[in-house]
Amino acid sequence: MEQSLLYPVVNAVRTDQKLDGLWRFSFDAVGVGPQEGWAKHLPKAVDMPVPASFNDFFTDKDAREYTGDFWYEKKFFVPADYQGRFVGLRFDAVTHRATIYVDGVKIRSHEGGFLPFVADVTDALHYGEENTVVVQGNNELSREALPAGDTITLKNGKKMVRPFFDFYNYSGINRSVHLITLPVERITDYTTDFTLAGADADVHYTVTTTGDHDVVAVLRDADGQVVAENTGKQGTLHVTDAHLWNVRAAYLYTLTLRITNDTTIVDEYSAEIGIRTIKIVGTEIQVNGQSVYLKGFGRHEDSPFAGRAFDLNVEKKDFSLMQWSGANSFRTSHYPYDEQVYQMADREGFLVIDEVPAVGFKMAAASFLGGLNQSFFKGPWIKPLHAKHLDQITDMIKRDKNHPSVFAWSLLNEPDTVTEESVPYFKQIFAETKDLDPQSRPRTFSLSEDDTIETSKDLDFPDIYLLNRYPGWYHYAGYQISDGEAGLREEMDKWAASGINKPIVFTEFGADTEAGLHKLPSVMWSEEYQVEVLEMFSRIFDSYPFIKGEQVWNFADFQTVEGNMRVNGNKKGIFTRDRQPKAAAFFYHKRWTNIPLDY
Ligand SMILES: CCCN1C[C@@H](O)[C@H](O)[C@@H](C(=O)O)C1
Repeated sequence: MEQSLLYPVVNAVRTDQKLDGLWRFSFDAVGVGPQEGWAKHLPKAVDMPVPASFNDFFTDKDAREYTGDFWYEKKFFVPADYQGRFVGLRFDAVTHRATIYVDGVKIRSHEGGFLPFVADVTDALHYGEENTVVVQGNNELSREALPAGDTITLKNGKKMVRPFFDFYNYSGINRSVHLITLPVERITDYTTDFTLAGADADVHYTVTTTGDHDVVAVLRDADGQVVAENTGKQGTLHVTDAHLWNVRAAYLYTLTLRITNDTTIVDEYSAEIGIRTIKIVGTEIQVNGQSVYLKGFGRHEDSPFAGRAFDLNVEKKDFSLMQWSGANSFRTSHYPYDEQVYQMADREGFLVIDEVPAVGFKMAAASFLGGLNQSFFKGPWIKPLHAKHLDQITDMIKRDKNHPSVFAWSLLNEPDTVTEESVPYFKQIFAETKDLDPQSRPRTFSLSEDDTIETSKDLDFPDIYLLNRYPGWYHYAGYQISDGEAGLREEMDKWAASGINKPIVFTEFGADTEAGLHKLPSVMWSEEYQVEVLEMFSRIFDSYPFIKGEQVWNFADFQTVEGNMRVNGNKKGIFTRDRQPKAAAFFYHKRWTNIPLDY
């Protein structure tokens, strides 16, 4: 668990210099790096952009599919006047694990390819000189790490991953690297929670610091006017006539936290916050006491050239297309996204289901790739896996807890929930994560087709049911789609008869579609057929009042492993990988722009 995951800011007492750009890069297939001194300097290397996945820059398959250790190196100058401050290297994400060295000195390691970590380099740097940072990365998969999979060794000695998940194992320094300096006595975390009272609101806050000086909290409105302030490391800021943050009607205040020593500012941290409440009331998802219906997408951080890297240009385009489609939400399938995504969602008033990469916790997925057929939760890998799973949930909530856009935490995607062995695992993880979120937002996980109201042993745990269903594609497809609709209606009738009093959100449904393929009458893979499948789901969503959301799979075509069920990736996108609309995009533009928020 990280001490501080505050997003870097620049002000009178904090600095943030991005080290993005070209780094030196080398594979280490035989693992000689450590003993050959690569921690100090890479003997031979190629230029590699950061942030970026390294995979798609290569033209030879050994390099693109490379599995094992890889090394990055960057020289950076450290001004003399940084001495006496906390100096850190913040990696927004290195996939899947990393060890950090400065001038040959090992600083720390980190496990988890989709969450940030800070290497404290304060005592390792040479101030007033050029320094060298080296990153030893590794992208192997295993059943005791997130996301789950296997790493095999081919007869030619080369390693290869076998993911238990359907997205390409893009690897590298996928997000920005920051050289940050902070005051020694500093703010390391803060929490916010809200209560509404008529037109007014109370902002309950706590602040964690490294010292004993008190904290002043100041809240400003969007015009920069102070609306409330309070002294104390915890307290309440009362806002008269509060302007609430609402779905697709965002309003952001700025919370400024300041440590003062008489007249001097010791540390200061400001962030945008949205005053809103999230509650599950029966089968309703309520924002500020109003029921909302989710319209949107399962997504991936995925684009040509840089793979899984965060690209602000792609993100801006994606939000523009989501707004055009009439969407109001998305799930960060199947891993926490770059912090800037949540900042954009805060500003655009989107609701986000924030998901950890607990994907592939189902041997069926492995068998889909030729794995074993046993209960995933019975394996010897469960104990080490649980520790990493809890660590990554903890850091995801610590990092994202103050975003108004985040309304639910997805703790797993499609785990095995039909075996008795799954129950103790779920019981433990839900108990351990119960109090991590000061706002007590809903915790959930997605249920696959195998995990129904009749077969799942773990239905007591989630606060919302997320259903992934594929009639019309993986079964009852083509001309048989009418049986698929009948079958799903039967399942929904059983949910209705069960008396289960929680909302259902469909977080996956769809059909692979080759853009530009047209057929009358339709056939599978044609744009016309994708629309027919989505029309079928829409009829069902419109038939059951406890269905409170539809997030189609997927926003855009995305890269996966190669296989006889993938045509250069997954083609269930409503948009192509280069973000051009298929017929389904116009279907949703029409459907969602005519569905009211409280549908
Ligand atoms: C196996 C069903 C789960 N779902 C997971 C998602 O990551 C995949 O991309 C999607 C699909 O097969 O399109 C299926």
